[in-house]
Amino acid sequence: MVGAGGIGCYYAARLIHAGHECVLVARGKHLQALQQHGLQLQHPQFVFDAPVIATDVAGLCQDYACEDFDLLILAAKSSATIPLMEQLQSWVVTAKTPMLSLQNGVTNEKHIAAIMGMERTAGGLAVKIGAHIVAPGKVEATGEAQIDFGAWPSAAANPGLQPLLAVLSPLFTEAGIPNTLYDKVNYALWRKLVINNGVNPLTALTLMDTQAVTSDPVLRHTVHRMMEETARAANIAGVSLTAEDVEQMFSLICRFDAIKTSMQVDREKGRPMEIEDICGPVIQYCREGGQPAETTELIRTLLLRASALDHR
Ligand SMILES: NC(=O)C1=CN([C@@H]2O[C@H](COP(=O)(O)OP(=O)(O)OC[C@H]3O[C@@H](n4cnc5c(N)ncnc54)[C@H](OP(=O)(O)O)[C@@H]3O)[C@@H](O)[C@H]2O)C=CC1
Ligand SMILES: CC(C)(CO)C(=O)C(=O)O
Repeated sequence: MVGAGGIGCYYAARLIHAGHECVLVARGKHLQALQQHGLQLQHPQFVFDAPVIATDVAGLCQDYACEDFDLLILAAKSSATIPLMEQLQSWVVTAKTPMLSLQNGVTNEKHIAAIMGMERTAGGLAVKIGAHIVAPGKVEATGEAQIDFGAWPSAAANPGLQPLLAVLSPLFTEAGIPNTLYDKVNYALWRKLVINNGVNPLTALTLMDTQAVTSDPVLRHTVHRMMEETARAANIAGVSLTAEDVEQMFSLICRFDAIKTSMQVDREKGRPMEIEDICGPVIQYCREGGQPAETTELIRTLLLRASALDHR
C-alpha cells in the first residue's frame, strides 16, 4: 500500500484482518508510529489495533523485489503520484506486478501507465468513505468504504488485466470491502469527480462539512453548478455523463454522513490540496469546449487566495 495515509491504512487494515500480507509505505512521524506501535484504526463497524509491516519508499525498493507482490496499490494524494512513480520507476520495471490507483482525480492512471505500461494499470477509487490520520499511526474512518475499479482505460482496451481483477473483486468482498468492477473505469473516475469537484473545493474554502454545505440554500446551488460543470467537462473529454448522473451524485452527497472532505482536512492541516487534480480537468475541458466552467474557476481562485493567506 504505497501512500498509507487515511485511505491506504483503512483498506490495508481490512486486507490484513482478512489474512492477506500487506506492506504499508509511508513516511515521517506516521511511519515511525506504524513501525513502533502498529496501526490503530477506528470505524463504526470495524476496529483494527495490531502491528503492521511498514517502511518508506527506499526501504521498499531495497528490502523487497517488486515481483514479491501480487498487487501494488497507490493511495497517496494525486499531487504525489508523479514524484512517487519517479521514485519507484527503477524498481517497478524489474517485474510485471500491476498497480491499482485508489485516488481521486482523472489523471493518476495516465501517470502510472507512463511508467508501468497500460497493461499493468488499473484505475480505481475509494468511494463513500471518509478516512483521516488523526495522530501518527492513528486513523479514523467512516462510511461503507467501497472500492470502484477496473482495467484502465477500459476492459476492452486492456483485456490482459481482467483475470487478476476478477480474482480481486471477491477477495475484496471477503475482506469486508464492497466493490464494483467496471468495464469502463474512466466513467467511474469522472462520475466520482462530479462529487469531488462539487464539494471538496467548497468545503475547503468555507471549512464547512459536506452536510453544512449541501444544506445551505446558497452553497447547495453552487455544489450543483460545479457538478454540472464536471459532467460537461466529462462529455468534452469523451466520457458520457448525463443529467441523471449529476442528480444521483448530488443526492448521494446530500444523504451521506456529515464529513470533512480530504481537501478540507488538507487545508486545516496546512498541507497541499488536490486543487489542480480536482478542478484542473473540469476547467481545462470546459475551456476547450468553448464554455468555461465559471463556478469552478471562481471557487478555485478563491481557494488559492485563501490558501495563500493561510501560509503568509
Ligand atoms: N481521506 C478521505 O476521506 C478520502 C480520500 N480520497 C482520496 O484518496 C487519496 C488518498 O487520500 P488520503 O488518504 O486522505 O491521503 P493522506 O495524505 O492521508 O495519505 C497519503 C499518505 O501518503 C504519504 N506519502 C506521500 N508521498 C509519499 C512518499 N514519497 N513516500 C512515502 N509516503 C508518502 C503521505 O505522507 P505525508 O503526509 O508526509 O505527505 C500520507 O501519509 C486522495 O486522492 C484522496 O482525494 C477519497 C475518498 C475519501
Ligand atoms: C467527498 C469524499 C468524502 C467522498 O468519498 C471524498 O472523496 C473526499 O473527501 O475526497
